[in-house]
Amino acid sequence: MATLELDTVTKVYQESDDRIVAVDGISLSIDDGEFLVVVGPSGCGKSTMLRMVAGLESITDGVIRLDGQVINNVKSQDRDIAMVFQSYALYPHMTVEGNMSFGLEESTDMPDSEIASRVGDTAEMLDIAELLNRKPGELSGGQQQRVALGRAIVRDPKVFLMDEPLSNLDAKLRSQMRTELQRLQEELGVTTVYVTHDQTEAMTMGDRIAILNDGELQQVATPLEAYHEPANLFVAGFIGEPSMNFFEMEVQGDRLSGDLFDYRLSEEARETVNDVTHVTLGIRPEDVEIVADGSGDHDFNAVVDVVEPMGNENNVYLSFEADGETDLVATIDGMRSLDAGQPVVARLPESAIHLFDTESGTVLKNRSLDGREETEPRV
Ligand SMILES: Nc1ncnc2c1ncn2[C@@H]1O[C@H](COP(=O)(O)OP(=O)(O)OP(=O)(O)O)[C@@H](O)[C@H]1O
Repeated sequence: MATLELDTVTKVYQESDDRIVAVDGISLSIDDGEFLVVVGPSGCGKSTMLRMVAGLESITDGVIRLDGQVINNVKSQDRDIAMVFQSYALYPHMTVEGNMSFGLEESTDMPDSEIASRVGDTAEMLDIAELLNRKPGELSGGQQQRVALGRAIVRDPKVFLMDEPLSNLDAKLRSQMRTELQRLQEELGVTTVYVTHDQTEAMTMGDRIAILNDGELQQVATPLEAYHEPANLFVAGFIGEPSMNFFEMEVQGDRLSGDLFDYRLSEEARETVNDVTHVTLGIRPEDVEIVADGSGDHDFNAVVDVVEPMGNENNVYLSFEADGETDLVATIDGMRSLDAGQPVVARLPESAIHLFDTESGTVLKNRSLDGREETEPRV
């Protein structure tokens, strides 16, 4: 049983005259047994946050609690937290067995027989039992990764912290290990915080995801919520591939006026905008409809620039001004054929658009869900 709580946790690095706020007042609760993925662009503070939880980095401000107990000043080795790094950090001169048992031998008075049995069971679980006498240099990257995981698992910790543990593996192995890690985590039921910069990994692995930017927490939500109901412009643009289309518009009564098109709002949508003067209209590529003709309030003439076949689907790059500069990306059924240069009508249904306050980035209106919870996010 372990819950982990971060309460307005801040980390400031002072580099001579430079004050770097790496983590800026993050508050977050991770439930017992939960798999939380922390995601965000490079340098947003993910590793620093994890290292503070692990006790490898001091906390400038705020409180971290494990099962309700403040652990700010508890030494790393006494926190009952195991960390798995991207670099694996295995001891090259020790065998796999030595690497897996070392931590237990050093920090507990567990009898050797118990250690050996734990290592044996964990090795079985990870399918590395035949490798116990090898040294890390004699293992593939994937096998080394399993040993690093094994070393964390044998400790039977309250919490696993994982910092981009799969990023050194090739794409195929990475996707295989993702599934395996999820299965293991579920089986073991250990509270896990997993850091990655890869939004696909976040969307496919986490019970919930915490999205960070510039040291600040942007949103904590299930992957589907983050995709369909982003809290702000940053989350909307970060999650999803191809990413959401954005248009900056000026509010003029019930009309949004933009460089490329004007968009008329219903009374209901207009109310969400309230007294904001500049909004950003967002629409996911799969929500853009391409129709042969149409002249409704939300239909716009466009020309196909490029069609990118993706298998089941095609990404269609469209230009409103026929100047070859892509203004809008649409994802359509892969069986449907469209040609470069073809004039079409792009329909942006009001139920599917998101509106954000351009200045603050905060969401004003998300797409209506009407069954969208069931659809697979494109990531
Ligand atoms: N020891 C340090 N001294 C000074 N600044 C640091 C130190 N460690 C990290 N930083 C800065 O703090 C910020 C957050 O870094 P951090 O490594 O936590 O980001 P990250 O999200 O994990 O990035 P990445 O995905 O690239 O690993 C960055 O601006 C980084 O330059």
